[in-house]
Amino acid sequence: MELTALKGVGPKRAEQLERLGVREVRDLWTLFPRDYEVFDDFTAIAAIRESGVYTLRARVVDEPRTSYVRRNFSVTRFKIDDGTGRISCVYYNQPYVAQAFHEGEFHAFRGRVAREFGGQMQNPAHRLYVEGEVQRPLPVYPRVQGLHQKVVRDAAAQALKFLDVRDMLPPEVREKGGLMELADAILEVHCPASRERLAAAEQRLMVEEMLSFQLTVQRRRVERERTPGQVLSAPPELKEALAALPYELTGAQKRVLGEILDDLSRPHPMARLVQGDVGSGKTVLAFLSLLTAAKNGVQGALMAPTEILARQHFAEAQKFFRPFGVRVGLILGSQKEREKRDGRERTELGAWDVVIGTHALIQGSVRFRNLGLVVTDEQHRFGAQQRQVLVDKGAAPHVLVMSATPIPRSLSLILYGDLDVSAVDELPPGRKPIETKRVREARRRDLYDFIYRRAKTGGQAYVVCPLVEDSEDLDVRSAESVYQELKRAMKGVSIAYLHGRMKSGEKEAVIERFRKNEVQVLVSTTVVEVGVNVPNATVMVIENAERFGLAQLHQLRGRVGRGGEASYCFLLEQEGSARLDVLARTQDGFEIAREDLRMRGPGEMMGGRQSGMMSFKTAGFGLGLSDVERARDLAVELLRTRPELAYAIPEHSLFSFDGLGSWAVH
Ligand SMILES: Nc1ncnc2c1ncn2[C@@H]1O[C@H](COP(=O)(O)OP(=O)(O)OP(=O)(O)O)[C@@H](O)[C@H]1O
Repeated sequence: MELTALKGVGPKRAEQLERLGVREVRDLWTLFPRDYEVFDDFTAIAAIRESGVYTLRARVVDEPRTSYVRRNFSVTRFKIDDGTGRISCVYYNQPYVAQAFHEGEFHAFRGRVAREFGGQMQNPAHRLYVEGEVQRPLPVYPRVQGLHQKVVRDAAAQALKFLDVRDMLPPEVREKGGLMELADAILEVHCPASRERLAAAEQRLMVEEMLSFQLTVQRRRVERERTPGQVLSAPPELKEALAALPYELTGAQKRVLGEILDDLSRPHPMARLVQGDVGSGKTVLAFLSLLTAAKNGVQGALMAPTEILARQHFAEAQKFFRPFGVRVGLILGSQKEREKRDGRERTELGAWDVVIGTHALIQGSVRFRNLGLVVTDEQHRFGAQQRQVLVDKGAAPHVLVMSATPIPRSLSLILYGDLDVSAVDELPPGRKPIETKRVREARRRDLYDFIYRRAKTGGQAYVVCPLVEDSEDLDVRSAESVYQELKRAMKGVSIAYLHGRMKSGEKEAVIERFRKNEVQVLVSTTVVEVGVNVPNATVMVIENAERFGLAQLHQLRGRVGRGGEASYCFLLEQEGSARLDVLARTQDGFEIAREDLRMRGPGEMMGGRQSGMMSFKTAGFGLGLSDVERARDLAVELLRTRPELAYAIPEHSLFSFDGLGSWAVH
């Protein structure tokens, strides 16, 4: 049903709602409130001593009056009294609120009271108060510019009248687990009767979403295990390649390589996720796998998330594969048309055995002669769909996913249920620990001196900032302004500036100069995060470190400590943030991830934007790991007893994970 079928929703509002992911009426059922205005816990006006947010129950004692201070600035004001005291209520730039209040009416108000203006309540949320009636919490939906809460609330309320969902849980399972009916749960989250009912509804919806996800994931696994694949056996060249490496593989690398080779030798496609800590040496595992594919006569593809990284892999791959007569090619979006055409031809004819590239590889025009192994080097799971496109270019190829973001095993079992997971949880020997320090703003000068002295003696440093340009957010230092400041502060040191909006070729040129040590200090936004490998760089400075997630900080820090020299990481803080101590304490990415999970709960890690991972709509409910695990267990159990459910998902499910794609069956 189309959104415009709802009262009060025209084409413009439909478009605004679409920005919240709402395309049709049923999508409103799962547009969950991000908060609730709760009108209980009333405070007596006379008891307000300090500024803060309060809920009041009071009578309006005069008619609201609106005055225009400037053309675009109005103030609407009236007084309220609750029998213990009297204060003013003011609304800025909302002249229409005047119609909502009349002298003598009782209302509930919730908002900030500021002592400094003689105690007035500013822009409070409000509701007519009727004695004896339970005050239900009002939902607050995610915001979109220009779209009033009231419009979203009305639209959601109307949409709920058409609510029609089938409960996937059989009644006996639901009862055993003490879970609410699905339809009730949806009504309840949009309009909760009480906190207890809300909590139960959230629990039920999360179970439902996890269930849909797990059923999709498990179905994929079952399909894959039925799909015939190409048997690739370890070639003799593998031994030679290992012997030619300037180092010996770590125990963890050997174990994971064994797991990969074992998968490749089976008659079903591999689907393995290799999680490795920063610098744990995943690239060589990818190369060894690609060598195995090439020597079995099938092509391999390696897809990297950025051009910088694709080029870096390509340069290393050329050296690695040359002795074995394996031909390596590169396909990038920024290449000249002729070069690209040439690359596509070679790929299609099989003149290249290993093709490295970015998402340019997944374009329709890129065809392989016989793609047998797909390796994707991705930050997070966001690449699932793109990965699938590449997989579909082969006949059930083997798939290896490399991730540099360790996530705790408990969570990876849940999120990557369709992949087998290997962990490269050991660093090559001889790596020196990176000395990590939190630094307050007052010590900035000392820090600059430190970098300056290092740069003068051949050292190199990264300075990473959260934003490109100055913004309204005065507490955040932009890369642009830090760059200007460093240039002034460090005469005679070559400083360069790198940001995401630069063209690919420009970025590459800057990185290349940094690689060659023509540039000593590289100021950048987080574009350096993924996989840049410049072993001579030994200092990492992170501005506004409190703005980054722990996993991201760990990634950034991993850009140093890649050579034999002692390395340093300085976390500059505008606001002190104790969680940064974890980084100072340990360098083990898996431990940091566990700590992150403990501190933030799984919600944020599963919530999309923060993590870049796929996003769960119920992630915002902030439920604990045990809730997530319980939901997963329920799904596994259900699938065991009612396997047909896996195929019932797409039509009936409230949540859909179709984007995950499915394994091609040939
Ligand atoms: N077993 C080993 N012993 C010594 N050095 C190694 C070993 N394995 C890999 N290396 C080296 O360690 C460095 C980091 O390896 P690589 O770039 O593969 O890390 P990574 O796991 O991809 O990390 P990141 O995700 O941070 O990019 C490379 O210079 C590589 O040559």
